[in-house]
Amino acid sequence: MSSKAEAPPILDFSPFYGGDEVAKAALVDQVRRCCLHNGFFQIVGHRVPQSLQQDVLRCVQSFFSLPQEEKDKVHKDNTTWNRGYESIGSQILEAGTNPDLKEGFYIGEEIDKDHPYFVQKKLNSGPNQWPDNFHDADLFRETSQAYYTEMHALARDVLAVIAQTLDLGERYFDKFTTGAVATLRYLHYPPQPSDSDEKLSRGIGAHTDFGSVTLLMQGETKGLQVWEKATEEWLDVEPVRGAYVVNLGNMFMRWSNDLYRSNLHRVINLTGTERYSVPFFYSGNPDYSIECLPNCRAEGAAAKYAPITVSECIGQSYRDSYGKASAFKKAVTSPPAVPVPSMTGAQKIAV
Ligand SMILES: O=C(O)CCC(=O)C(=O)O
Ligand SMILES: [Fe+2]
Repeated sequence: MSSKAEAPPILDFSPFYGGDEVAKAALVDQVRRCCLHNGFFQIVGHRVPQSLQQDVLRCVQSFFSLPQEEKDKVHKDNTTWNRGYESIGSQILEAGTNPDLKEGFYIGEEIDKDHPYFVQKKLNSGPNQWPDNFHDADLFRETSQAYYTEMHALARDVLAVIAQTLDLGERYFDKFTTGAVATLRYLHYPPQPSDSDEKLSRGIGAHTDFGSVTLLMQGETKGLQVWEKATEEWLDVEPVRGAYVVNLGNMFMRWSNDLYRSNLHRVINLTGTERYSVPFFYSGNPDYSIECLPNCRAEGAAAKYAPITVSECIGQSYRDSYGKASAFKKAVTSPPAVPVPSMTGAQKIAV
């Protein structure tokens, strides 16, 4: 038997929706093992229609093919709540590398400016920006919104299984998921030049995600890698049509008192073709207090971390990662005065 580490296993999620208790328990066991190992697994057999997934991927491609000036009209810098387009090089996720070679588009709950979350400046909450000068504009908005709603449902189902891995009831996370904030992100990674510096060029630098769970749909082009600590190697996560790569974020790791893992991953696109992917970051109710979950510490032991709200926990991580890229840009565009920042501490910063 080969000792080579394996990429995150592909689990059949359908028992969650069925009545076979043995199959359900087996799914819970598999998920528990993955959460303890590196917090990564893949699922098929969920309820998101493949036709909707394919429609989304088509929308993503047509959006990124728009002329730069059209994308810039919906730039996320027009908002302070992280909605809209982000240009290539806006983020640095790995210490000491160049800004990430990806462009993105952020979508969230469709809320107006009189919504309490916007008025109270809750985590990434406010109206979306939609491109309008675009023959597919209506289709883009409607498909994105339908998919966003589906992803909320899937995230709740995944959390229901994760609750059971900790011997908690299926509905344990209901308060956390009520009024939850989440972000859908469309990503485009142009092919990296084959002579690009291996040490400096990343589609997305090695990072861990910020929130509770991430549900990632990959297009057809490979490039995602997950760090395997035990063997110190990067494992390729080949795209599987229809599947989601699920991973826990830093907030969940903290919530579980570090019992469950939020693991490093990155993207390097050396395929020579465009890569598209669609992560969905599930943050949770912004006011919910993250305090050590039951069954995550030895009896009598103190929790490692103080309580923190979802909003505080995730908001800070966003500010850090975007702040680093703008510091980098200032440094490289005004060479004599400012040295290139060392980025110390960026390694574990996430999305
Ligand atoms: O594009 C991918 O496959 C991964 C994206 C990712 O890790 C992120 O956006 O946090
Ligand atoms: Fe990520």
